[in-house]
Amino acid sequence: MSRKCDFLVVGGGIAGVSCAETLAICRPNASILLLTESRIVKSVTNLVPIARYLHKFDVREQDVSEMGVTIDTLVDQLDHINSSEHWIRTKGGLVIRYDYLCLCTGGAPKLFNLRHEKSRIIGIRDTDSVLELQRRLVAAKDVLILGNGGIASELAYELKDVNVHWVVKDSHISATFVDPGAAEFFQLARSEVPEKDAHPKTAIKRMRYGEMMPKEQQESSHGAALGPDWHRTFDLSGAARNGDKVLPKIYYKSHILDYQELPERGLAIKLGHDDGSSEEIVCDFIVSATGVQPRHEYTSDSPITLASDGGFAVDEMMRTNLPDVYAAGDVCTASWSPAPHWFQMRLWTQARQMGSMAGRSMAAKSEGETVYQDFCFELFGHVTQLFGFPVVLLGRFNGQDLGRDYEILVRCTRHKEYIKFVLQNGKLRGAILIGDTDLAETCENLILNGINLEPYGDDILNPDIDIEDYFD
Ligand SMILES: Cc1cc2nc3c(=O)[nH]c(=O)nc-3n(C[C@H](O)[C@H](O)[C@H](O)COP(=O)(O)OP(=O)(O)OC[C@H]3O[C@@H](n4cnc5c(N)ncnc54)[C@H](O)[C@@H]3O)c2cc1C
Ligand SMILES: NC(=O)C1=CN([C@@H]2O[C@H](COP(=O)(O)OP(=O)(O)OC[C@H]3O[C@@H](n4cnc5c(N)ncnc54)[C@H](OP(=O)(O)O)[C@@H]3O)[C@@H](O)[C@H]2O)C=CC1
Repeated sequence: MSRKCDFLVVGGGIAGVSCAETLAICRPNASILLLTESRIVKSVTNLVPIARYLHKFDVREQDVSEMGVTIDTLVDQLDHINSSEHWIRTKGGLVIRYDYLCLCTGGAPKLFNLRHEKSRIIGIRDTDSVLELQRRLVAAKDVLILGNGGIASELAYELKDVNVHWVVKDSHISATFVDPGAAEFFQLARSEVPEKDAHPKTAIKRMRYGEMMPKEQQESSHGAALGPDWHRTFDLSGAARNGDKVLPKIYYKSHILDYQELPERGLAIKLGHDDGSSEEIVCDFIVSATGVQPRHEYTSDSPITLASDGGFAVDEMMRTNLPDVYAAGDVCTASWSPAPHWFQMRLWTQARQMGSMAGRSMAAKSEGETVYQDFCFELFGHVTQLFGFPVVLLGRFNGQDLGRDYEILVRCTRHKEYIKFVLQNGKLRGAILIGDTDLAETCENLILNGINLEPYGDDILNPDIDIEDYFD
């Protein structure tokens, strides 16, 4: 059995749906087929600009049948690609001929394990994995979270009625997103209840590179899924019935040395600490929030070039090395020389941008036109929530790849805001904005225009000076 389409998009996550929707706009009379293994597809809703290039949005899960008339859909799994003859075969045995193909098959949790029994280690990726987490929490009293990124930070904040043991390699929490100062801000906000009508002091501090990162931290670089608010739709309570919220016990600069099954009780876990000491804890199970790896469980007639992280290498037009085969989202790896203020992070934000770029690129190619890379790839921008605070990350917000010759300027008001500017040769290279700072658009402009801020000194973050007026 076979069928033909002009554009075939594989994957019903944000990247695939954004790609298909962009194609439907650019080529309304073309035949567009979205092939996805799961009936649930994800699309972007309530897209709200919060600066010139920065958006906040919600993600809607819907049944594939609700995708609208301009996009055909098929629930099946991609099994094999014949790129030279332009057809694919699904696991269900269907052959689909295409003119242009975009692979948006996402990622899978990169699970920690010591080649032991894995039954008590879970990863979080999609709704099924959260339901599995929920199921295990019902009878759990102690959970170990391994990892120090987005998922670990969200779980450490959301899990309740269970003792959370949070094991991180770093010397501060949420290291993939924030620096030690912001981590401290989050922890104070969680451990202290601000006194009624308190007026916490605002502090401004400038530090050179060496002052702000603990020595051992300096070298390490950081770098159909769920996404914002995934944890709000599920009851993530354990069986400990602690009543009030117990803060996670955090094990800094630590790692799992070994673990073994305890009949009836779970796991005896041996933790190693960077200072050479070790300790043992007992937990019901481990959540391995240890990153994501590109997912492509299908074959092709010619090899698709992979980047070092296992993602499909794509150029700035989202093309792979195979003719008329594109890729977008977590499954791909940006392999063009990036703009100075942009780098890849596997986020919804970038899955949407890449999916839309691939759609525009395929549509243009099909009509012999030329398009240029979207401006969003000029500047890294991400809007999220961490520990109950709105967070905006811009440019090289943690000094990524800036070597050592940069300094930071921080303005902090407890329980209210934490603003960090990353400055190199007097120019703004990145920013972390926690709280309702209204500085996102100003920071975008400062980063992109490369204005020399030295003449303004620390006044640039003086709360009594509205810097938006300075630079409007
Ligand atoms: C728990 C969690 C929380 C997150 N929170 C945030 C957040 O707050 N903000 C943020 O920006 N990002 C967040 N992310 C990251 C974000 O979810 C991903 O970066 C983004 O969803 C990737 O989108 P994608 O379309 O590339 O991949 P996916 O969403 O993984 O979609 C891939 C799709 O391809 C389908 N598929 C796979 N293989 C095949 C095949 N062989 N045949 C057919 N179909 C196939 C899958 O079923 C799925 O529908 C989170 C991720 C996780 C796991
Ligand atoms: N609010 C948001 O924007 C959210 C975004 N996400 C995104 O979803 C994806 C998946 O999230 P997540 O799994 O948290 O991935 P992240 O990349 O955010 O974090 C992975 C963490 O695990 C650490 N790690 C990796 N391997 C090990 C190991 N063997 N032992 C101990 N620690 C390890 C990493 O350290 P190191 O970096 O040093 O390797 C890092 O701290 C990411 O792209 C993330 O950005 C997820 C949740 C929320």
